[in-house]
Amino acid sequence: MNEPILELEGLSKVYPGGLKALDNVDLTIRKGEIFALLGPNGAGKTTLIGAVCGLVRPSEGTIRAFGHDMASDWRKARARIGLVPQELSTDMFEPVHRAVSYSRGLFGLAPDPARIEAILRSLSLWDKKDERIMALSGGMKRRVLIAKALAHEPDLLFLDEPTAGVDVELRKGMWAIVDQMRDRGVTIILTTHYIEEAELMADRVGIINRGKLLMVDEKEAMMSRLGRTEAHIALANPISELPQSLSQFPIEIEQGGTSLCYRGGDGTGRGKAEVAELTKALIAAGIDYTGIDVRESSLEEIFVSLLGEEEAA
Ligand SMILES: Nc1ncnc2c1ncn2[C@@H]1O[C@H](COP(=O)(O)OP(=O)(O)OP(=O)(O)O)[C@@H](O)[C@H]1O
Repeated sequence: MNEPILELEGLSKVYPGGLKALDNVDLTIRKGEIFALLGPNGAGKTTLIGAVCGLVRPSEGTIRAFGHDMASDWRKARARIGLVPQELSTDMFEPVHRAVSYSRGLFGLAPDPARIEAILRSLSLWDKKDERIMALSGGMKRRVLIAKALAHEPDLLFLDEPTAGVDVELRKGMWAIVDQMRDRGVTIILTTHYIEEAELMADRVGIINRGKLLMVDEKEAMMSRLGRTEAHIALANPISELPQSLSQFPIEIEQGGTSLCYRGGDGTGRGKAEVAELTKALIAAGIDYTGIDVRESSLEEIFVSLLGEEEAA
């Protein structure tokens, strides 16, 4: 297993006014992984990023990045962390090229025109290098933010909702950029509202709500642990009751006996395998079928049900 490059322990943040935006968060991120932090609006995602990037002062807990304690020794670690914030707040009057080059200097790195050119080209911004940022489209502004974050060659990159409000084309472009960075060995933490994005990109997923990290797991493990399988089996001939030999399966007759519905696999990840066993048992019981439609719950459904459970608790 790769070495940890970011370790949060007991991290809490109470904003003036009393709002607890982070509540005792423990999290370890390892080199090279892509971690998605999923949570609804106001869950604490941006606060967590801000704390690691030195923009938000934690109320309690410790942050170690690349072995440096962020409270006492943040400069060394900060130089290796890139942040793509949700919105562009400065530099609006600057030309693209200068803003991106300046970002490098901010972290004390020597100018490297070839690298800046490569970054701008990879983000299709080279043609726009002399334009003022304010004159660019929303999608291009977002790419400028990425270019700025990449300019100082970070080993750990935060992407705070990289694709919120961007069109499908640009979203795909963004995923391609994340892939390229993954190939270069950059560790990435992204926050997102788009669960499909986490499902597509991340190795591990953390679910955060009201400042609490409710669950962290490998994406696959989370889906099989919390997911469920639903299968609809269209029968060749209607039936009115189930034979005893099928009693161990979580199935029900539906649509006037013309179809069977299987709902199971909760917490076992064995849903699909059980559906396969069911089909054999159907044949053995002399029940013929004409089609099977199997679906597994998405991360989205898992997320909604987890947050629902928390509300009810
Ligand atoms: N500077 C601040 N002062 C007071 N409260 C704040 C401050 N910044 C954030 N908050 C509050 O802290 C909570 C967490 O906010 P945060 O921005 O971290 O959430 P988020 O998960 O990033 O949300 P979003 O997805 O909407 O960006 C929210 O209730 C927010 O209103």
